[in-house]
Amino acid sequence: MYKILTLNNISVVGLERFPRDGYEVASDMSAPDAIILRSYKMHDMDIPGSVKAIGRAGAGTNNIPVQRMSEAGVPVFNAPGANANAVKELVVTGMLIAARNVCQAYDYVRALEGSDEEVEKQVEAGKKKYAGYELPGRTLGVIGLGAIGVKVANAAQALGMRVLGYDPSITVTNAWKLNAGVEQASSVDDLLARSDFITLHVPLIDATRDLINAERLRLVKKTTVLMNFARGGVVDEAAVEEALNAGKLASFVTDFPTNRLRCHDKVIALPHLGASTGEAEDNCAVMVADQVRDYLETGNVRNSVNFPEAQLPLSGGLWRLCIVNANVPNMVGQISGQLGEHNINIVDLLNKSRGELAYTLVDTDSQPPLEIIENLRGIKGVLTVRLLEPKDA
Ligand SMILES: NC(=O)c1ccc[n+]([C@@H]2O[C@H](COP(=O)([O-])OP(=O)(O)OC[C@H]3O[C@@H](n4cnc5c(N)ncnc54)[C@H](O)[C@@H]3O)[C@@H](O)[C@H]2O)c1
Ligand SMILES: O=C(O)CC[C@@H](O)C(=O)O
Repeated sequence: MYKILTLNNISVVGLERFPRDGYEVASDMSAPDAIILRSYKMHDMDIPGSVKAIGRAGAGTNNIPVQRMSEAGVPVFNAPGANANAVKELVVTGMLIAARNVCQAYDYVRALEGSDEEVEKQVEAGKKKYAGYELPGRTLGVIGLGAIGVKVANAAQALGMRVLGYDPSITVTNAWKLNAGVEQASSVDDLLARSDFITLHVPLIDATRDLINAERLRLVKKTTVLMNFARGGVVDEAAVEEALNAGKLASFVTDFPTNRLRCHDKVIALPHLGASTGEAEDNCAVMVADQVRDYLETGNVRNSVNFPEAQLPLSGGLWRLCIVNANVPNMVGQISGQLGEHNINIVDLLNKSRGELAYTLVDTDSQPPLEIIENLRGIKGVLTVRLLEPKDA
């Protein structure tokens, strides 16, 4: 029986991927085998040694101590692209409500008083204050052309906008998905200077912290709308406040409200709603549950942010060793040496690496005795060893 601890509300559709006869799923339990979460901040959490995998039902993993998990030999999975459409739709919403002054107009109407006739008069008299502009012909700058950025860029183009993109590490797959008309900006600064709307779709990592800062905000046009649906830390909010107050930036749409800006007249702040659609929540939960289950039951790795992809079909009747080790010479030699010494035949073997970490799957046609497991654990550089029993044994 595997135990899955949930740290946030996870879509039932996803949790149902864990069959009841093999899994216990709860929001409070001891010694879990895996943890599934959304935005719960795990950095200060005492993570039990029993945890073999962590699944983020979403894209960003900055709330998870990924480096610490790598050092402990624990894969962290996420759900790339599973909520991208939801975020795209909210970004388009953000552009439209900013361009048409929807929030200010909404507040105006709700504050009106008097009879219907008086309200109508105030409506017609007041509306000129909220006149906006249309999107075709305007330029959208997209920083980060991953799962979300590509969808946003293509959607904006379909709305008649000119689109600039910047992503020095764009993948070939994402480059293929991008509409032909999307132009490549030569730098962040180039993109900022030419855009009417700027939207950020990068992960929060050291290189992107305060990506939009005072210096960069000096480059933008005073009519520009800045949108942040990535993470709060990607934007220096003090600098944004200064630019808004000085009339150097038209408005700021953010999914990450803070006390500094959430009530500012030129700010539209939403409660981290980007991925909050039933569809996205289901997609993320299903994707990550399947990946965690696959890892627990077969050792295979799909969509991990710290482990290499590793997929070796598991045939019936075989034992499988799943070994997480340092990416250094002679690891496979030492592993197969141990098995050879005990006359255990290797039927199949896969060794993959990513950065400082390597992962080895070894299938055998007889059961490796406990002594081998202990010896493997004793090899310098080996982080974890799991033995999976044959399913039909
Ligand atoms: N508001 C929300 O609810 C919500 C929902 C989903 C994702 N997010 C955030 O959006 C981020 C992006 O999500 P995604 O699914 O598109 O991820 P992704 O991994 O598919 O794409 C991220 C892209 O950013 C690029 N990038 C990294 N550093 C860059 C830099 N310095 N300059 C330009 N590009 C850079 C990468 O090359 C990659 O193509 C997530 O990490 C998460 O923080 C927010
Ligand atoms: O789980 C959520 O609601 C937010 C997820 C989002 O921030 C992500 O990074 O995928």
